[in-house]
Amino acid sequence: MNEQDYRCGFVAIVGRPNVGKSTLMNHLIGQKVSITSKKAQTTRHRVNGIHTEEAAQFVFVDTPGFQTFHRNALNDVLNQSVRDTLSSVDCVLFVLEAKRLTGADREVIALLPKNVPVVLVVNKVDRAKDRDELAAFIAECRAEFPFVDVEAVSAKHGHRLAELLDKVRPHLPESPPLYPDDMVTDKSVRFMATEIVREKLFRYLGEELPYAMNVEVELWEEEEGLTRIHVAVLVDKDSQKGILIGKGGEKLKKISTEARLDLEKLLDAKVYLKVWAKVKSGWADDVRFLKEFGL
Ligand SMILES: Nc1nc2c(ncn2[C@@H]2O[C@H](COP(=O)(O)OP(=O)(O)OP(=O)(O)O)[C@@H](O)[C@H]2O)c(=O)[nH]1
Repeated sequence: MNEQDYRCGFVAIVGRPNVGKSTLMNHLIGQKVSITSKKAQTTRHRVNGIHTEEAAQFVFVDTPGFQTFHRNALNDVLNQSVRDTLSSVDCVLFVLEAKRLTGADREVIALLPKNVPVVLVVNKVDRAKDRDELAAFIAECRAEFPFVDVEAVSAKHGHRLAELLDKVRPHLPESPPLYPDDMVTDKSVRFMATEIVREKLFRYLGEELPYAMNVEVELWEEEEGLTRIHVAVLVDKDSQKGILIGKGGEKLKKISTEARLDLEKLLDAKVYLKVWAKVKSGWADDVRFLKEFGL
């Protein structure tokens, strides 16, 4: 292939919380780099996922959902991050749930850039089998914004994702690949470790609590055949610490066991993992503190 014909560019995935953006990216690149959960707003960091083909490289930028509730300093940072991402990419994928166009979706539509091609991705079509209804829904969405194209997919089942890539490819600029062809993310394993622990927090704690927590690697030591990792979970209050630990330490034990198993798979090594709770009062409203974490 002629090197001049190669395409490579940045693609942002946006949408309100819980529409399936992380699931979509994980499937597009064939590996878990972004955490998913049934609860909204689990994606706090921008994660680049890379999909490389013979003639093109797609660099996906997974943005946090546009948050309309839980107003605090953290969410202001998240919302600004959505705007910044959209102004700096070659193509935007706007993700919606089939047959659900909500006020929160419209708030994200209002943020879509006018100078970057936006492809409408109607996700979760496995839940919307009626073709006529789906076509009517797509027409309703297209009336809201001048999308350059549309694809109806199921991110969870990997349905029509190749067709989606076909629609994005022409919008990538001609450029040599930016990353080696076997690289799927530019995030470090340390970062991936914190994402894995966060995913377990969302799985085992109530609806609200994990939003008030952050996760930090305090120790990472590689010995022969064993990686020793200490992770602190920062919480706002003593009461939250109690909930995290659970009766007789049961909950924290479950979280750390599951996280350890995932980490062993990721690192392909035996892992000793210690997860502990640390109280940092009012951290979610302290922007200076957030900046220390690179947020
Ligand atoms: N039925 C069905 N469920 C899906 C599909 N794609 C994603 N989901 C589910 O939708 C939920 C939310 O998915 P995520 O990928 O975490 O959503 P997100 O948009 O990244 O969420 P935030 O990080 O909160 O912005 C999860 O329970 C997924 O399993 C799909 O194609 N069909």
